[in-house]
Amino acid sequence: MAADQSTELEGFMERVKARNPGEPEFLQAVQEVAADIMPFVEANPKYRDAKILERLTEPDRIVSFRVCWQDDKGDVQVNRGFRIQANNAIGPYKGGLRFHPSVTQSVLKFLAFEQIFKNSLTGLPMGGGKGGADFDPKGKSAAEVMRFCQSFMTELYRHVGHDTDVPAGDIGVGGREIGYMFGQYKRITNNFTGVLTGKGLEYGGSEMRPEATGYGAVYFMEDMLHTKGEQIEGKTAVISGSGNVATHAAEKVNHRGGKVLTLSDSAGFIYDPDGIDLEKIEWVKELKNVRRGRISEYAEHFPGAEYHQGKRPWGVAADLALPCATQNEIDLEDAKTLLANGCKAVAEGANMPTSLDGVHAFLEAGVLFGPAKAANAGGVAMSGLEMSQNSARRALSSEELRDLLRSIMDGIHKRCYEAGLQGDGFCNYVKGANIAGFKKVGDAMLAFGVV
Ligand SMILES: NC(=O)C1=CN([C@@H]2O[C@H](COP(=O)(O)OP(=O)(O)OC[C@H]3O[C@@H](n4cnc5c(N)ncnc54)[C@H](OP(=O)(O)O)[C@@H]3O)[C@@H](O)[C@H]2O)C=CC1
Ligand SMILES: O=C(O)CCC(=O)C(=O)O
Repeated sequence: MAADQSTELEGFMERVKARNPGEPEFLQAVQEVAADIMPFVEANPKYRDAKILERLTEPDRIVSFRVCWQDDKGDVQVNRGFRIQANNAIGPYKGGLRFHPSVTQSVLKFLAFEQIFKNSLTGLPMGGGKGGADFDPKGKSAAEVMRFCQSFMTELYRHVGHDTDVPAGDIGVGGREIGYMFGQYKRITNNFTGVLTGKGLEYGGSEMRPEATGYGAVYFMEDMLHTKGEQIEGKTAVISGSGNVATHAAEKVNHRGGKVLTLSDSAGFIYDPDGIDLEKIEWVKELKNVRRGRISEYAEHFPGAEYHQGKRPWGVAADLALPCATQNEIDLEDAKTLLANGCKAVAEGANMPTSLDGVHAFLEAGVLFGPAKAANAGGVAMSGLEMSQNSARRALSSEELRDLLRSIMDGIHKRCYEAGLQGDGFCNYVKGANIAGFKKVGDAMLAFGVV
């Protein structure tokens, strides 16, 4: 970046910092996007003059609300709920709900900001939003989770709608929680519409939605490898997380003939040198979705596997890395370790799992690096297809949806590749995703004038 562009970026970030104090995750996400977009905006003054980037860093609306509920002992509990409606230039706000004790306004603002560009990249008409609460579903009974979800929706329902804002799942929000929230929405409004995605198949959900994010991340990884004449078959992979995204990414790596060595949760990781095959993945899904247990139990159940308490899996040598747990789970040291151990490609299943300096280390090393807003867009793309199926009152088959997911991921890869390819032949997918995602939203905003 030229010196005057770097000063421009610093000035821009100073203004964003001053307006968003104490929001490190949001600032990190903006910094990553702005570094790529500022030179593009300077070269295309119509975006600069209309202050498109500045406008994108200011959400359309932030809704924050109290969520009261009673636990099984009858004690009153109070949580804080949010919905960040970041931008609806190209379609209704769209993005998940996260229930986790680490949820803050900053975390949800970063996720909603990223969602604008991700949703644009899918090619589907969806704006960006995100929401959630600092509620911890871990250790809660199903009845407590239901009461929380009902209370949460009792406020959220007035801010969402199938043409306004369509939430879905994220960390701590899966099929069970979506069911409780959809039931409450329907009860309050007496409307049966596609107001949420990730629903059960019996009441308007889409085949392939549970699989879509993890499968999509592996498709993106595969597309990146193909540009180098390589494939997943015969390669080893380290994966973090053991939830929706991680287990389906692990499944697809197996389908492609790769060997998955690790999975993790917030307490530690397991390393299975024999490989985590499809049967073992089914066991993990049952552990996490039904028994709601800890990944440490894997090492007790499968001989030969090791459990590493309090550690992340990035020290295990592998060809491929798929971070699928949470933000900032790969720092600079982890990135250096992965590189030193010969990692060839990284596809981010989680949102912003790599710190800024970690991203720079991967790019400088010239490895294939698929950023979250491109690599994990399969989930929201399938949600977009769930919205269309709901509007049309029809259901597509899993085969049709699998083909659509594959072609959407190929389209995302192509857009990022074309915008990110450098003169030296290296593709900077981070830059490619930022520019391709920005352009469509920016052009729509220009069409609306100053609003
Ligand atoms: N679900 C989807 O369709 C999409 C999800 N994503 C992103 O993928 C990531 C995972 O989401 P998803 O699989 O749906 O969520 P789940 O709740 O199904 O699983 C989350 C996994 O990450 C682990 N985890 C959560 N917080 C931490 C932490 N602070 N440190 C280490 N591990 C942690 C959890 O462990 P534990 O059980 O101990 O909490 C669990 O194994 C998130 O970044 C999410 O935003 C992105 C696009 C779509
Ligand atoms: O399917 C959706 O709307 C949610 C997807 C999401 O939250 C994400 O892409 O991070």
